[in-house]
Amino acid sequence: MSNQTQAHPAASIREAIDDNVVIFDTTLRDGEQSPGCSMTTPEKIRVAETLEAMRVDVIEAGFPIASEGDFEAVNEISKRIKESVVCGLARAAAGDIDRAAEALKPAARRRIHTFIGTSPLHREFQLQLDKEQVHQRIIDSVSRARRYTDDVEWSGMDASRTEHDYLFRCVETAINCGATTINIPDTVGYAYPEEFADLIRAILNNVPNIDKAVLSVHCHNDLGLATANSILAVKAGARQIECTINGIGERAGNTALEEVVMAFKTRGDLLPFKSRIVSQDIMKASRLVSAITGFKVQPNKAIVGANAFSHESGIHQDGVLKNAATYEIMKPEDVGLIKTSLVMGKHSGRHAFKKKLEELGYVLGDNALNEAFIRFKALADKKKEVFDEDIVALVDDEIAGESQRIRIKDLDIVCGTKRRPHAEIVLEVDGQDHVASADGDGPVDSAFRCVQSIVAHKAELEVFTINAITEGIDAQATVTVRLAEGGKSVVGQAADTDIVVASIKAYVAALNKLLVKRERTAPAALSA
Ligand SMILES: CC(=O)SCCNC(=O)CCNC(=O)[C@H](O)C(C)(C)COP(=O)(O)OP(=O)(O)OC[C@H]1O[C@@H](n2cnc3c(N)ncnc32)[C@H](O)[C@@H]1OP(=O)(O)O
Ligand SMILES: CC(C)C(=O)C(=O)O
Repeated sequence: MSNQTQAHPAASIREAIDDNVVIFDTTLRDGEQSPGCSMTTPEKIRVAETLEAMRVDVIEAGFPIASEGDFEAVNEISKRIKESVVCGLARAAAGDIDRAAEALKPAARRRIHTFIGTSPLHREFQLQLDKEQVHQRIIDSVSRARRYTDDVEWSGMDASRTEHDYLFRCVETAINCGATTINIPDTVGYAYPEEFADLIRAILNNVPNIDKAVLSVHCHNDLGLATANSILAVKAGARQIECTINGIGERAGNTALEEVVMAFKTRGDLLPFKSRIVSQDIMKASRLVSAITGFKVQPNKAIVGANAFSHESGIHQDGVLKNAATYEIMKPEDVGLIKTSLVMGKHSGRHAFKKKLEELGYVLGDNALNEAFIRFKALADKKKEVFDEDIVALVDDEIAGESQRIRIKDLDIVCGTKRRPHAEIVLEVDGQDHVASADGDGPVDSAFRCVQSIVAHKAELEVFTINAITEGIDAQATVTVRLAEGGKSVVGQAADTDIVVASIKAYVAALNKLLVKRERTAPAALSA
């Protein structure tokens, strides 16, 4: 067994620690334990590189004994990560520790994290070992891990439900055997913030050699208290938080990295603690982890949810436009968002509507604004969310007025599983009827081809979306079509219970607006 010693990061962290909190990210280990969250090695490498760039202190890259894939991931991450400590998990078992050491060998800074259940439930039912036997396993495992690295973390699994005297003894032993980080997990998310803080204080007051280690916490979110427990633990003297991006992890998940980092940043008045995390990278990391795991972030999730910096209510939007601090405690830029998003809906007011129009390039006079606002409210009553396209269409309608040079007179579409979709259309263009027929890849495509053969144009179809205004199989569908030609774009919208009919109507509506725009810039005859 080789004895790989290295400059000990925990020691330097401890010296410089004061009010600095070590951020230990376990997205790739505990996070991956969320059912359905498994990641491949290349995906784990991408996450690890993102964590390193955001200056995570310790990256728990996996549990090398668990599988060949986990071993490979820890090993590959160890080869690539230079700035963060790379950590591998191991049970209190020689094979686990040796495997973790092997996987971590290439790491510039490596940590072995070994753990064992200390609570009566875990001792008696899972491990079927008594107190003395568990204690002996701590001696064996921490001593073995120290043969490979100076940076050893020991965790008492289910520490929050362990008899205090026994936990103090286990912690003291782990430190005597060379553990430099002592982690106190609330494995089942049972702890209550004040109680958990008391436990941390009790450890600091009752373990004689505790000054030789960094005290860490690892909280689960079963009662939604993981962040609160972690923060109160830090107030009580812990200086490492174990956490994950988006709070993913076993069952209800772990403490969310973004929550503790932003809590320290936002409430420095009460929480004078710092992390090294580049908070501007938070959204990037959140989106990456969500995309890789397929775990969507709930819209109202603190810090990284889609609504965390969005405002829909008129009064809030008005306040934010006048001074963002009225309804925002953090700056969106601080978590890597470009700006606050104004979500337009039925609760929005005139100020926000005007601002949105300006963002979309429209400056309307008071009357036009009022009229557009009334129509916007009517639409918002029918739709859950009014998108930018809806607003563009609404204002363009106003601009295009009654101009309808193209009208649909008849539409006949045949489609099914046995034949290629076919459409026949009669369009009235400037008072004259034109007939066209065409096959297409689908009913909408065949009808669009008919229209284009009558109204020749080179406009590009930039957007084609279908939304349901009402629910059920008789739902009214709104189709939005955006066409772009020579730097100008127009949006046509139409609603119908038949999606194909709504699509053709929207397409023709967009073409009518395009003709108005063409005439305004260079009056020309319609090529039909
Ligand atoms: C709280 C936590 O998050 S702990 C980490 C949980 N993560 C995981 O379990 C994911 C990876 N796990 C695995 O791939 C597998 O469970 C392995 C490879 C670790 C073990 O697989 P197996 O050998 O098939 O055992 P299995 O998972 O069925 O049972 C766990 C065994 O480990 C023992 N064990 C559990 N924790 C520890 C520990 N910290 N130290 C020593 N032994 C332990 C159990 O008592 C049980 O032993 P037994 O077989 O003698 O009854
Ligand atoms: C291995 C330990 C730290 C753990 O994940 C837990 O107890 O939840």
